[in-house]
Amino acid sequence: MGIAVVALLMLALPLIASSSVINVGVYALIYALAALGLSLLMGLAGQVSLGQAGFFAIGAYTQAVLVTKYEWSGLPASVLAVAVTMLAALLVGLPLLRLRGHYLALATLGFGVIVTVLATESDFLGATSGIYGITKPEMNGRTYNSPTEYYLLLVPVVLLGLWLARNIVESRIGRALGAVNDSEVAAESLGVDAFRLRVQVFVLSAAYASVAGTAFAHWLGVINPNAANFPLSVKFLLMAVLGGVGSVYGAVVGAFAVEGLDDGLRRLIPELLPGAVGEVQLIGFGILLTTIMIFLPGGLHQLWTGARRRMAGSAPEPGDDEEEIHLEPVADDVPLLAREGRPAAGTPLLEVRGLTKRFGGVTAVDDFDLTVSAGEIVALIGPNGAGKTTAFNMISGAVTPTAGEVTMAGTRVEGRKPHVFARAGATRTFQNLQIFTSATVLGNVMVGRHLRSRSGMLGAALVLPARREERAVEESARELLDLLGLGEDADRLAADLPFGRQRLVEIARALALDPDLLLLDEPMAGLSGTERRELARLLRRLRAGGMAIVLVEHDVEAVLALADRVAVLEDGVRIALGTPDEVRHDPAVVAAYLGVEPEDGAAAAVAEAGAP
Ligand SMILES: Nc1ncnc2c1ncn2[C@@H]1O[C@H](COP(=O)(O)OP(=O)(O)OP(=O)(O)O)[C@@H](O)[C@H]1O
Repeated sequence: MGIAVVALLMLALPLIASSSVINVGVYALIYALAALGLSLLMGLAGQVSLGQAGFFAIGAYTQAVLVTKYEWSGLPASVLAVAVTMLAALLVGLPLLRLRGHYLALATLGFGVIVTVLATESDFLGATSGIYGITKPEMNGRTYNSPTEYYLLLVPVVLLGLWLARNIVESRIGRALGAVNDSEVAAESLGVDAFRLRVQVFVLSAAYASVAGTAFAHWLGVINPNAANFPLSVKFLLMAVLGGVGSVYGAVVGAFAVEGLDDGLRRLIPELLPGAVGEVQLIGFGILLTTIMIFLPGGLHQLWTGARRRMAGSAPEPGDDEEEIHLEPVADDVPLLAREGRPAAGTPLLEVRGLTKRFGGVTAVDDFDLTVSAGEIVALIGPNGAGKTTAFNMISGAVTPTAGEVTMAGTRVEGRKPHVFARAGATRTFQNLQIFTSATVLGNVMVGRHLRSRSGMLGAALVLPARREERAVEESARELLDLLGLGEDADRLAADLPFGRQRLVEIARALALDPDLLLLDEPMAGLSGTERRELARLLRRLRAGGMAIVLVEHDVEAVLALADRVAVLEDGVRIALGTPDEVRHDPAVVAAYLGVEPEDGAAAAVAEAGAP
């Protein structure tokens, strides 16, 4: 629908505009492709590049060389040009994408400078004069000479680019990247390999820039080092930001707006400031970019979505926030999420040996051992600062241990990324909630199905098998939400939910992975008494289904009633491990709890529970 409207608008321009305006339209279409790539990179992968013109130039130069020096025809040359640029992006992206934020922006700026210098210094590439004589494309005996013809040739290319980009944004890959932007550690814990996806988007973004570069070379007939320079990268950035980062249509609108403005400024500046040169225009762009970032950070897309929301009236009817969540009244021992292939109860799944973490002088976890088997609930308790969360972080791959080993279902996972832990069949929730705030409740849970679905970047772009898979993913996510009493909230923004419900969304999201081992960091915090009891029942049912669960919890009473075994940490050291009964009567444990503030609820619970 959106693409059809854009197509109509684009095709209307040649009917109503003069040749000089259509000429501006040609540049807008060419640059729209590069801006679209950048918008994907910024919106999906959350990375800013100041070197997009570098890839634009690699595409343009490769095309120019193939066409003028080797007499290739336009189409095969552009296929090779795009392939060369993607390879260059891969080689550049692998080291650069280990950097983040400002550092990455600076590194890509450096990349653009390197391309400019290489082009300037290379005699093969015509040094400062560049490569001349790139002819206009010819197809079926027709030469695309006039602005209108070239414009009409570019329209389907840009529409195709838009369609592919939109498919990716709405796909499993787009969803995973959105999740990485919201919380990388949570997305990784659900099996999303953030680095790999970032590299893929970086390469894709460069591919868009190189298509733009090839079209530019043919239109201008000459390509020189200016094609890689910084002002052009800024222009692409401005187009993406003005349109609204991450909005595929926004990049095209932004390209038309900036090119129109550019043309206007070019005419206006000499009249206002006689003798002024291009730098004044760059200053104008700089001021515009800053103004947009301050007053309209979401770009034109923000205006559009705001207007649409106002037209549509109120948001979807939310569930009653005050109402407690009630789960299906099913007995504790009715298995939940049991499936074939789950390790038999009692099979050791998680083996932790000698796990140690030192933060400077503080030993947060000291020589910690634990074995967890399928079909059991193990609780990890201890006073504040005992090292429970640090142990979780090391086990799940979020923090690299100073020493020790973690093996999950036969795979060594310590010091590797959380997605490795997830691939081994285990995931976790977080003490400090890591909800994907830009996604709906349903969207959050669908990310949990990442490893249970397959479509990659190409499949997503071409929509081929992806649609059916997406429907299945949505269905299973909705089933899980119903199971946790969150069905009514499915289409609400997860960030709008009250705290306790967000906790349940995290649990639903983790369960969507269908893990063999689930680590829950304070799952009861923020829940009402009834909700706690119902969650405990849910965990028992998961255990009956064969899942292993490790939970950190301050509600000691609830833990002692729920867990099969309890490990107690104090100052990073495991001071006890045994059944709730054994731990309850362990003098070291009682002392550890009574050693803290007397009003501490946990201490009182153990003391009370341990009292003869
Ligand atoms: N990134 C860090 N840098 C320095 N010290 C840290 C870091 N993370 C944790 N610590 C320290 O390690 C110790 C254990 O902290 P941790 O958060 O693992 O305890 P906890 O048992 O989960 O506590 P709580 O129950 O309060 O969440 C504390 O002394 C804490 O200050």
